[in-house]
Amino acid sequence: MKIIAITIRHLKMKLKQPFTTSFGTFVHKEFLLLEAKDESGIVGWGESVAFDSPWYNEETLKTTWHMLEDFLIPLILNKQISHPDEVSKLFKNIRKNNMAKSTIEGAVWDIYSQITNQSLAHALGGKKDKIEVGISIGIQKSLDEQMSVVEKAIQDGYKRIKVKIKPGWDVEVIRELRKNFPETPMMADANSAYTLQDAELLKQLDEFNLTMIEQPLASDDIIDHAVLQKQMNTPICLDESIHSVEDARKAIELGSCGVINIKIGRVGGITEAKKIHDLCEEKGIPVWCGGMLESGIGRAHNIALTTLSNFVLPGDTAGSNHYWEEDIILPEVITENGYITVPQVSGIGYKVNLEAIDKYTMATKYYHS
Ligand SMILES: O=C(O)CCC(=O)C1=CC=C[C@@H](O)[C@@H]1C(=O)O
Ligand SMILES: [Mg+2]
Repeated sequence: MKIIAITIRHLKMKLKQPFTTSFGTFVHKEFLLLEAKDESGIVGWGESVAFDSPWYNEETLKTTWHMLEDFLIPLILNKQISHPDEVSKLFKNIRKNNMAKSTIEGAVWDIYSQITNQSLAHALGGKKDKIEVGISIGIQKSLDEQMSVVEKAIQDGYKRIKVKIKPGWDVEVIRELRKNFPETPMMADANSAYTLQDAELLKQLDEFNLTMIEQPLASDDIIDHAVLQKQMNTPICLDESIHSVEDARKAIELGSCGVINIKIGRVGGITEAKKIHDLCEEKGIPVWCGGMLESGIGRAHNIALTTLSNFVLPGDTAGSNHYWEEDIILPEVITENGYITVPQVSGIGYKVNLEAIDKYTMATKYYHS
């Protein structure tokens, strides 16, 4: 295949409810969509998961657009590509900027699976026809509200509940949740809000039989996490700290985690995500697919990735109606009793709803050779 044209769109969609983490609150999601066309007219879609502010990591919507326009698009336009694994090779001289890279790579995987007439899940080697779904619940205004939002999610059938914690909103909240929902698989995500000095406090979480605690310490750390993991029974799950299969190898060797959350954008694309998956499988480290409040396009890629065998824990891949009044794919992603049925049609498995996309688009730019 040869990519001959790329369109970038900047979208802004209102979340159904604000999402609060230890680093801030999202009311809207602003993001880039990338539409790539090959020489035979086949179109593939990718979504940039970078936020409009550098809260979660250093990339933003504007830095990803700059990287795409000035570096990555020129490297890919008109290049002969026989397999999407080659995209990361084309980008090898560009350091980091993983979310920008994965935006194009996702579209190439979509085109590749259409050309080879298979679903993206099948093209990746995935075998599941349905996947287990968890939900990530933001910090609420009061303990009562937190309890009722979690209760509703349990009633909706989600297979695991993840709640966000931060200093001042941690042990007592989890204690209360456990008291009310003793059997529910539950985990806490700190988004790097603590340091090793908080070890005594974090160790109190061992009491509550959490499936894991996600990214308690600094976003660039694997050393202190190894120290903390030795003191805690609850498995630590790394999110922000893992950008590549090399990071994963080092973290596993150090004993920094018992679980890894794989996010396609954070690791630079599906090819790298698969490598991390394979390494973790070999080392006996379970993985799950993280979410970045994606629209249906990014979510479709996440669903396909989750069909790989070592995604043994439910991911943050809740259905469209959890996030949006109206998603930009057809049909929307539906979660039923905690499962999503994996689409079998070729490509990402969902039709892109151009009418909806137009409604949310704030800017568009077209690139061709
Ligand atoms: O439902 C989702 O898409 C997952 C939401 C979620 O937990 C996250 C989204 C964005 C940034 C982070 O706060 C975060 C995470 O750390 O996993
Ligand atoms: Mg996280």
